Parts: sequence; structure tokens; C-alpha cells
Amino acid sequence: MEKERKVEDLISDELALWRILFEQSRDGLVVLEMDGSVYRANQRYSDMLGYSPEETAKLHVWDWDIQFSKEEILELLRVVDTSGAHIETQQRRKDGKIIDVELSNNGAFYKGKKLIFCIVRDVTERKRIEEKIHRLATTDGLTGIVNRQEFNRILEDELIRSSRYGTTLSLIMYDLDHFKDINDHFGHDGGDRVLRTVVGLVNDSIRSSDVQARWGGEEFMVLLPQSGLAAAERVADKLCETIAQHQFAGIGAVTASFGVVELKPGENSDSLEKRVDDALYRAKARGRNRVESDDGGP
Ligand SMILES: Nc1nc2c(ncn2[C@@H]2O[C@H](COP(=O)(O)OP(=O)(O)OP(=O)(O)O)[C@@H](O)[C@H]2O)c(=O)[nH]1
Repeated sequence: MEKERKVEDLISDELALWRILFEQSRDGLVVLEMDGSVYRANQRYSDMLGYSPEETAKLHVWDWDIQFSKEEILELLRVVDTSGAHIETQQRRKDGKIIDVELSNNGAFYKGKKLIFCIVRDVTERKRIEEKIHRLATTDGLTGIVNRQEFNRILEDELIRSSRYGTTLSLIMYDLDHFKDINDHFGHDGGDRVLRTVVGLVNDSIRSSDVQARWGGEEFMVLLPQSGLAAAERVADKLCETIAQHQFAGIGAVTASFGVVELKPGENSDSLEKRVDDALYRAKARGRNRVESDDGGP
């Protein structure tokens, strides 16, 4: 009798321990049936989804998961085994809000049937911060376009693509004319307004596959994937004209000078950037408000 009592105490202690672990976990814990219904969920999981525990108990995975179809979810449940699976997905809360989650799933046999044990971590806030850091690291704060570092990364990717598929690309570099005078006459804020407006005018004139970047100060690059020199010259001519014809509020007319080059076979980014810079320098030397190109010849 005494021995039986001890065993019962031990079992009830053990149960209490697991209950604490289940209910007080900072992660959502949900146990699923193979048909996608909820076998058990802890309070934290219900809170994450914004349902009451009673409501959560009546849900199926496809009521909250927005990344996978019902068929895909049933297949995922089928293939999860004891070695586990980690996935990132998104879930819809009762109030419609979408949250990012990391899932750690394990299949195990319990009372003669397979159940899926899931640990669910809400990573929405972490993702938001990561995206903000990425945005700050890759874009120019004044104009919102990509910065020099990110542009160089994109250019390297495009050079690889060009050599792999045998396609060409062109580069336009432009620089506002006598920008120092604009700052001197209209203040730094006036200059900043001009920079933002010019970037907007250029963005409105190029394709969504083209990439405009702030190279530094009042210098900008435009990358035109899969475009040859003739097409890039036409774009630069149009941009030159568009800027020159625009009336900048409270400032008047502003012009820019342009350099244009097309990639030579086997050329690297340093050489391409040097050639476009030289072409821009020629446009400045030959009177500004004009386009000069380098056809890649000797
Ligand atoms: N408002 C503003 N001015 C900037 C910014 N970055 C650089 N500048 C200014 O841009 C001006 C560039 O002057 P310069 O390099 O002499 O060139 P420029 O006056 O445009 O003359 P050219 O290029 O030869 O036509 C400097 O006065 C810089 O202070 C910026 O973010 N905002």
C-alpha cells in the first residue's frame, strides 16, 4: 500500500512537471492530429493566435497557416517523422493580423497513433527589425533609392547573369550641373529637395527592372539590364531632357550631365564604372546638360 502510494506520488509529480513545462512555455506548443486538427494546445499558442483555448481546440492547421494549402499541410504532416522538421511560415490570427513564425515539428506515436508535436515561436518583431536594418544598410536616407554599396552588389549579380546567359547591360551615370550654386542660392534644404525631385523624375522614366542608385553627393547611377548602348543612350537623352524641362518649385531650371556605357565582353565592374565616369567627365567638359557615351572601342 505504502509502495503504491509512492508510485502514485511520483507519477503525479512527473505530470505536474510536464504540465508546468507545457503551460508556462514562452513558445506556443500545439499537438496535431494527422487530419490537421488540434489535439492539444497550450495557453501561449491560443494567445499567439488570439483565440480562446476552446476556440483553438476546434481549429485545423489551415485555419491559421497562410503559406501552405490544405493538401500541402496534410502532406507535411504525413512526412514529419521523429527526426523533426524546421520551417518558417506565416499564420493568420483571429483578428486577421499576420504573424511570422518559426516551427519545429516532430512526429511521434502516442496511444497507438501518430501525433505531430509543434513548437511555435513568434518571430514577427525580429523579422521587422531585420528588415529595418536591411533597409537602412541598403538604401539612401535622403532619396530612398539604393545606396552605392547595394548598387555594387546588384551590379555584380547582373554581371554574373550577363556572362552566364550571354546578355548585355548598360550603365548611365549622371551628375547635377553646378549643384554647388543651387545649395549656395537656395540652401541645403533647397538642394535636398532638388535631389529628391530629380530621383523621382528619373524613377518615373525608367523601367521597373532598371536600378537607380545614389552614388554619392549629387551623382547617380542607373543600371539597365539587358539593354545595349543605343537603347541606353535613348534613355539618357530622355532623362537629360526631362530634368532640363522640369520647373523645380521655388528654384527654376536645373540640368544634369550624363555618361553612358555598354558592358564589354568579360569586363569587370571597376572597368565599367571607370568608363562611365570618364564619359560623364567628358559631358561636363563639353558644356554640361548633355549625354556622352563610350562605345567600348579602343
Ligand atoms: N543639398 C545637398 N547638397 C549636397 C549633398 N551631397 C553633396 N552636396 C553638394 O553638392 C555640391 C557638389 O559640388 P561640385 O562637386 O563642385 O559640383 P557642381 O557644383 O555640381 O559642379 P559640376 O558637377 O562641375 O557641374 C557640393 O556643394 C556638395 O556640398 C546632399 O546630400 N544635399
